[in-house]
Amino acid sequence: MWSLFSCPTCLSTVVGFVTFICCIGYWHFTRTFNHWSKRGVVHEPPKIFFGNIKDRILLRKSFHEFQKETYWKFKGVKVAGFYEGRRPTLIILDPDLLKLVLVRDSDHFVDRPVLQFRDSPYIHNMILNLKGARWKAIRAQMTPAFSSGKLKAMEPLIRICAKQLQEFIDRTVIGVNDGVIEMKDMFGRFTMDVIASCAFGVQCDSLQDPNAEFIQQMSRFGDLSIIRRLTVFMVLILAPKMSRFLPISFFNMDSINYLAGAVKSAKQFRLENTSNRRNDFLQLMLDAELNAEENAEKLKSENSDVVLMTEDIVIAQSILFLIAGFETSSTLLTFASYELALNIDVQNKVRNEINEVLEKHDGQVNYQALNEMVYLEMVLNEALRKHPPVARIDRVCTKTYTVPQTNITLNPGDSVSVPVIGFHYDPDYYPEPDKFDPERFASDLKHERSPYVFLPFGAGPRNCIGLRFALLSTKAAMAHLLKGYQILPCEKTQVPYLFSKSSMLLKPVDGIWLKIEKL
Ligand code: HEM
Repeated sequence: MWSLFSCPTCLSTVVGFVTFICCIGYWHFTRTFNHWSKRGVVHEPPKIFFGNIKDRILLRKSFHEFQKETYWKFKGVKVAGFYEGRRPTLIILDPDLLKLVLVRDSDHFVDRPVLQFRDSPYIHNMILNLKGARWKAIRAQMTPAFSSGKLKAMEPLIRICAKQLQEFIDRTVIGVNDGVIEMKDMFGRFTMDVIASCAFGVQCDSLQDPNAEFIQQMSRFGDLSIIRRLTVFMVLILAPKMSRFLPISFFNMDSINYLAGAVKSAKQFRLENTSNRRNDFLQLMLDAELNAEENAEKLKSENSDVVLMTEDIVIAQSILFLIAGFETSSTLLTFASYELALNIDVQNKVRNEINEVLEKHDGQVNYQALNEMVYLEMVLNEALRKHPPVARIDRVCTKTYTVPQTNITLNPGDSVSVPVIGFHYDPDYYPEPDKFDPERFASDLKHERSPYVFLPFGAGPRNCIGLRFALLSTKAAMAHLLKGYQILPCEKTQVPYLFSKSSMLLKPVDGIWLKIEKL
């Protein structure tokens, strides 16, 4: 019987071929590994396939813990080099330099590094993922949706949801299970109702009906099978350029399609009922779609870039608002409640402020009253400092840039990253960083620090477009909650809590369980 070992020529050909492939593979996966040493940038030696992110790829550490550790590894230098797989990334650790990259020289860093799979036009068209002139044109058309006037007009819609939150607590929490509830689930329902109502007038009733399809779909949004998750990871690390040929996605496409269907029905309803005009985000987008040609002429005459608003673009932004606002805002509410339960003195102080302000406003939690709740905003900011839903922000260099005060030159395509959570826990900026102390955000203390060491919403022209909407809706929820209830720790409250290692966002493994008592 023939065997490879009985034919020395065949054997040496096979061995030679395998060796050749291994050498090519080794060269491919390590050829970028001298990137930082050549430029004299401080960095850790990378490992083949993993670069410097082995602990993340093997899910040994959560994303947040990993970013914090990365910051501490390089603390003391202004910039450091890092490898994600074989991709070099420059980490920025100096607030003054951050101001230059994110704000002053932001025209050199317009884009985010995004993997574009061959998945859905809705995902490609989200402003989160858009690049260059296209991003700028769409962002400019969306910005008016978040003006003070628009926010003021939305506040009554938020108030309805906040009242439903109170009813939900009375009906399903107080007197049931001794008042114990998982906060993320409850606030997820509130946030979903708020965004769906304010953004496109959809009543998704997730507080009224625990099994409402909307919330079920949203909770499945990030569900990916292990195989799919691994594939995405491998493509990211080994061959990111292949992504555009692969029909896979970071997201659950059933949920995306369901949400697209909901926006289309809302749009259809608006077109058929023109007398029922709502002053919300969807209307603004629809007006831009209907007046696309006219807007294009105007933009051309102003020498601005022209991107026509199409149905796909409108739907993409609507879905993005749900996704971007849902996890982040409900996480903020969850951790603000967690800290208030563990710091009863702070809880009492913020409740006193709420009661004092409401007395001046006939007990009404309205737009003006919320603006006057200064300490409540300090509490939310301190919760965002300790528990930032997004632990890191990223940019891609789009025009050659020499990093000031260094001889490092970044070329188009090079990545830059900011370990947000590292700044938030640096005792040089926040003494006793593990302590929950809203006074850090009192105006005098706040002004003693660089604004670039507090980045829960990012910074510069590519920062979070929903920042003011997020603060308004979370303040409304907190004001309604704290005026009528006390939040307390219970047996199921974990201190400290364990981070989920599989999520990129801040997620406690077993949720955040607290007890709510009526006052
Ligand atoms: C507590 C709540 C929130 C947090 C912590 C948060 C955080 C962030 C962060 C860190 C970024 C990236 C910023 C950067 O790269 O500099 C971002 C981008 C974004 N956020 Fe938020 N966000 C929140 C709520 C919202 C809400 C409620 C909406 C929409 C209604 C929203 C919509 C967006 C969008 C569209 C972007 C992409 C902006 C662009 O690329 O131009 N976010 N957010």
